[in-house]
Amino acid sequence: MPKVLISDSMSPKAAEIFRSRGVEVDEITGQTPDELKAIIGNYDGLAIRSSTKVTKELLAAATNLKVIGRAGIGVDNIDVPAASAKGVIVMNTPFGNSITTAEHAIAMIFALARQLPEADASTQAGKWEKNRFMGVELTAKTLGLIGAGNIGSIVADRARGLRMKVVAYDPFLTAERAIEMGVEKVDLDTLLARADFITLHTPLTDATRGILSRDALAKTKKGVRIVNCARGGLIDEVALKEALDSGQVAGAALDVFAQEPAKDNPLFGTPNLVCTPHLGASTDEAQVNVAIQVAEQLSDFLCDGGITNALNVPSMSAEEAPRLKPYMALAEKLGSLVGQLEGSDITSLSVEVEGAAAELNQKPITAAVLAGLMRSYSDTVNMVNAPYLAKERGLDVREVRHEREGDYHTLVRVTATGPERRREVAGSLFGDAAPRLVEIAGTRIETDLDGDMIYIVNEDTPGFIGRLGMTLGAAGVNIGNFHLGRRLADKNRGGDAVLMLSVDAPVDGAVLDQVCALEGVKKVKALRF
Ligand SMILES: NC(=O)C1=CN([C@@H]2O[C@H](COP(=O)(O)OP(=O)(O)OC[C@H]3O[C@@H](n4cnc5c(N)ncnc54)[C@H](O)[C@@H]3O)[C@@H](O)[C@H]2O)C=CC1
Ligand SMILES: O=C(O)C(=O)COP(=O)(O)O
Repeated sequence: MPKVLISDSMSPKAAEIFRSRGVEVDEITGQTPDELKAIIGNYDGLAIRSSTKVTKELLAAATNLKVIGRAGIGVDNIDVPAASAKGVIVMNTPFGNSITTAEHAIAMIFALARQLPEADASTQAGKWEKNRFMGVELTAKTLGLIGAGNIGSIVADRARGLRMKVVAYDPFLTAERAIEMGVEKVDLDTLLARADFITLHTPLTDATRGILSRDALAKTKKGVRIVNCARGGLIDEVALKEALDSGQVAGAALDVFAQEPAKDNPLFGTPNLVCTPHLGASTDEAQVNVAIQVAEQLSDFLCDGGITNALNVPSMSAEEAPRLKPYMALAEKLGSLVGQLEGSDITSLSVEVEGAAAELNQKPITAAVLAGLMRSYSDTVNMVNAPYLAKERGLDVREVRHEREGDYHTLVRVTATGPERRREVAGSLFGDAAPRLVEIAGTRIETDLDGDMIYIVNEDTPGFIGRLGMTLGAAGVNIGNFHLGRRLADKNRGGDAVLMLSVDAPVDGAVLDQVCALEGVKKVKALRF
């Protein structure tokens, strides 16, 4: 039974779903990094929010971990490259809390416009300072949206409902999408110069870190109000404090901070500052949404192999997974065969799918070929880290899809090219389920790739099979299955033949040398699947 750890506070719905899907679940929150490191090795899955930091060190201790599910959107608390390198899938729930977070941003805009927190504190202190709290109207003001993705576009929609004009800076926003959203696409400097309110909705990346830098703040319209419900690192906090003190920025509302939990932030105590403790996603509705989604996604993967909303591996729905599963087994065996025959001496790889296979999502098939290929020289590779490791090694990977059927109703062909040689193998599924090799070294052959095998290329001359049988028999090697084919180019007469033998146990090097010494043998290789 797969085992999942929930290490951040999460709606009880998550644990309910895990249990109903047959996944064992522990909920242990508030642990130190060392405490978490001590137990993480027991789990196949980890469900988190933003508090748990999934570092390289934690991943090193996560010896059984296969999947991390982020019940929320931002994954900047997860070392995704390290997870990928380790073959751990990272998933998030990209839509479950977006409305809630957008509403928090709108609430922050109102809080700034009418100084609600300060007015509340003053009123409850019995001061009745009616003249102190003069606000600004939102109607006809310009809202500058930095980041126009899921949350940004909801904020834009709500702001337009409030009759604000919305200008957006997002390098990935197309002109068509901007029109659809009813926003004006502008560059960052134009946004800074024109916005009465600025709201941030980008992920924290190297490109967005410090996007509201000292320089950027200096370019804003005097009296601008700034809202950040995205990530703390997007604003230079020291520069923001100075801008608030000087009046360049009339108010700032922050839900997120460079250092969290934020207990001692340089901004605290500054007038016209509204702060919330990373509450953007904290509504009953959003927390139920993300808990259900993360538990279903992790269960789908751990129980059925379905992959949804993964950031480091191609997605594969729980419905697709059963159809893809035998193809992935075939792909992995073909990759393994090529890897065992050619070693790491491969510079480019092409994965072709033909017939029924061409109707499927090809990415997982390619990832499985890569995993099989690299497993012949790395123990820790799987279909998550294989594409990543292939890229790191500079392996050029090509995917080709042929919709027409060839001789087989479904076919996966793998061609690996190295500096000296080209290796092509193809496989099909018998009965849509059983992986079979159907072509190797230009030779039609039909065999399972299973257990211990010997691959032999020899000159096709009379008496060879007898001599081979004698040699193996004398060495006590029992042949389970024997598959023989002749090169397609030499179909009718002598030339090269290919033999694939299944044997009951691994064959030692001395026996392989004897086979190699037989007359006419050109290549011998022990294989294991
Ligand atoms: N305060 C909270 O509790 C919550 C915070 N968030 C934060 O909000 C962020 C945004 O979430 P979504 O809208 O769902 O993400 P999204 O991926 O749908 O949208 C992000 C947008 O940022 C844009 N972008 C990327 N690089 C940019 C750059 N250099 N300059 C300008 N725009 C850039 C992208 O093109 C994309 O349109 C998340 O990454 C997360 O950090 C999300 C949920 C809750
Ligand atoms: O979804 C996100 O990106 C958030 O920032 C929400 O964080 P949380 O799950 O509330 O700790």
